[in-house]
Amino acid sequence: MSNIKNLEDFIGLHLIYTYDNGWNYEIYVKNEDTIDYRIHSGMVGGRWVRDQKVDIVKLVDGVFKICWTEPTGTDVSLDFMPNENKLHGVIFFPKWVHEHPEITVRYQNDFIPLMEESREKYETYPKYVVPEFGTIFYTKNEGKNNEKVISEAPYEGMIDKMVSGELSFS
Ligand SMILES: C=Cc1ccc(O)c(OC)c1
Repeated sequence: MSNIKNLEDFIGLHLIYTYDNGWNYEIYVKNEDTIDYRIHSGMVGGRWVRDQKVDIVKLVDGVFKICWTEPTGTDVSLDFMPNENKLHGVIFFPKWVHEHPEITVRYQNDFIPLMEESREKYETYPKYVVPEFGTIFYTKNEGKNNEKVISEAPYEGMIDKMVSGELSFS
C-alpha cells in the first residue's frame, strides 16, 4: 500500500483489523461521509451495517478520524494511522447493547425500527466505554462507492478469503 497521506488516499480504503482485546472488525470507507462495516468477532460479532453516515477528517498527514452515532445509540470514534497499520478506537455502548448485544447482531439496515424501539425500551446509562488500540492487517483501495465490498453477512473464514484474494471485489 503506497503512502496514505491525504483524505483522497484514505477514502475508498477497505481495512480489516484486530483490536487488542481480540475483536475483529472490517471497515470500508465508501465515500466522504459514508462507511460500510462488518464485525467478525467480539461482543457484537456477526453485526453488519451499510451506508452509515459519518464524519471523516484528516488530523495530520496519514492520520484520520471517523466518528458517528448509531440507531442503537452507540457512539464511535476511530483514529486511523494506516501507514503504521495502527488505529485507536473508542466505542461508547449504551447499557442496553452491553446487556442485550444479540438484539444488534444482524444486518442492521433491515431492522432500524427494532434498534429504535430497543433504545427506548432499555437503559442507556451507565454507558459501557471500550477504548482500544488495534492492528490493521489488511488494507486495499477498492475505490469509492463500491457496493460489492460489504454486501453479505460475515461468516467463519471470510477474513482469510479476503486476505488471500480468494474473495475480491474489484
Ligand atoms: C460500533 C461499531 C464499530 C465500533 C468499532 C469499530 O472499529 C467499527 O469499525 C467499523 C465499528
